[in-house]
Amino acid sequence: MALKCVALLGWSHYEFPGWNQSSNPAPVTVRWFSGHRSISSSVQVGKASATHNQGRKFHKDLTSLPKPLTVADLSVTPDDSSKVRISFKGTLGSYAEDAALKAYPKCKTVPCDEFEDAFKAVELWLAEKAVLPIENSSGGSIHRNYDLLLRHRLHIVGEVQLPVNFCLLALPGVRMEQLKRVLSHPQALALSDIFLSKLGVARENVDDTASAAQYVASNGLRDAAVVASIRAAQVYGLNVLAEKIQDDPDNITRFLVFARDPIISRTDKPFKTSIVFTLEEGPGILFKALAVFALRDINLTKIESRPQRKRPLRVVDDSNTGAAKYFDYLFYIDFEASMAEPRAQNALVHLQEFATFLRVLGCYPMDTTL
Ligand SMILES: O=C(O)C(=O)C[C@]1(C(=O)O)C=C[C@@H](O)C=C1
Repeated sequence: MALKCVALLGWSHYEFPGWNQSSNPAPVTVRWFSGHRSISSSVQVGKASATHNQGRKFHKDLTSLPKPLTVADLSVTPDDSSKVRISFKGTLGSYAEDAALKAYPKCKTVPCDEFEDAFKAVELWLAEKAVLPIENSSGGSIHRNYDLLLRHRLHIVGEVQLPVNFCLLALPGVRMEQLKRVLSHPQALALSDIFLSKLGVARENVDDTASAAQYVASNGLRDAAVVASIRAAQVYGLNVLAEKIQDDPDNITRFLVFARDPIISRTDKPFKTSIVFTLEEGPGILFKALAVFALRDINLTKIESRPQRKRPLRVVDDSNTGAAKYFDYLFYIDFEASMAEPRAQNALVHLQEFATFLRVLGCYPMDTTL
């Protein structure tokens, strides 16, 4: 219970002590930020100082003085994205790297072998953020990343919706009729099924789309093509034989951005919150848990359940029918509200009445661009 409260309190509203003006102001320390230097000085604000300054001319243009920091200054803006290192699973030219560049156009990308390594890179301060795919509009959820979310104590600080256009790439001069096989990430091959079936060549799975492009280019394979992005074609010097070969022309992958610290929830733009919880067994318990959002007009955008690995089966004694076995689940929910809003805070306090475990995974701005 104590742990539950701490988790929720961490997301209650933020206040900045000392920012309210009172009628009888006490001396305050003003800290002026000037580049990397900060100048501290104690000044008396109010009537007394005004009298003291009467008839005195200021030598400085007061409008040029630095302004106090506001909440808006404290969140990451595109301007400081050049300093940000972003880890992702894959090779240069993969879609995950495209997602990182969409969120932080000037960032330094850090390729990793596995999803787990991308998380660890942030935990070990080798990167500031990690970008990982969580679901695809045609292929569904990427369950591995739902499971990894809980094993690491990183926070979700953003989402990226990336339109994924698959292309058929081959070495310069290679024609479609010469192809005997096509290499790519299993999801890219599966989502381009109609085109590849017509092509009628063997399919080979590779870790990510860009490493398939690298493999074909570095080995000079003239009987093979890859399914990858236009950027992968540029990086590895391949030709684009066909564009937009995916079955669904509006194929989108949603990526999540993870960081060591949460960001400050705001209400001046659309925010989403992601949570995970477990429930007691009982009739209509999931219905009751979901009702805490419906009652407050909070829209749910995603619900996912995953087996609870440490306790996958629950045995219930029932004198009439003998021992029954139930699966235990973790429920992941994304809802459209910021944790700075009382209705979201109240919904989670209400949810705690049914939940045996509850964690806020992150509260972050919604990606409304495509
Ligand atoms: O292989 C890549 O390029 C990736 O970024 C990985 C990945 C995925 O894991 O689903 C991302 C988007 C595409 O749908 C295909 C593959």
